[in-house]
Amino acid sequence: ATITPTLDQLLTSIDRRLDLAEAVALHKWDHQQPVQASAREHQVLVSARQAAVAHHLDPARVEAFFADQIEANKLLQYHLLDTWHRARQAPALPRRDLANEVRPELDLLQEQLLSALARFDQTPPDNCANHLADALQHRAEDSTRHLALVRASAQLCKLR
Ligand SMILES: C=C(O[C@@H]1C=C(C(=O)O)C=C[C@H]1O)C(=O)O
Repeated sequence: ATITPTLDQLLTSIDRRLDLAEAVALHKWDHQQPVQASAREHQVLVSARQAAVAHHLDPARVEAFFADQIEANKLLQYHLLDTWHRARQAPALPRRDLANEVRPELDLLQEQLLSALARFDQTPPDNCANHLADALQHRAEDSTRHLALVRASAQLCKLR
């Protein structure tokens, strides 16, 4: 399949956001917090919508895109927590505080994601769904990450 640089850059940013799901899940494991944090999700979506205009993007497009990023992130968190419950322990990784470290890092990725989404939307590939499926297969390190990437990119090819 041909390489689509704008799609690849967008998937790199999507991957970076998904990479943070493990630190989030570890914090929630340690502090017995639920995966679902609805107030925070609302903040993420409001912030993304507000930033849409500066990127010449439709706020509804941006909200739908970030809702998919959130769903994919939760999917990974639920999967990790299930794995750790089965093992009766979480991995001995350095812990990062959710509110003070990980969420600010998630917030920083917003700009990168919006820039990449704007570039992608300017020149969407023909046969977008086919290109996307090939790119996802190429990129995913394992079946879990593949599933999360599929969820995160669910509406990418749904261009107006
Ligand atoms: C990442 C988190 O977990 C969930 C996913 C969110 C996200 O992807 O932005 C936001 C809130 C939570 O429902 C979090 O709590 O910060």
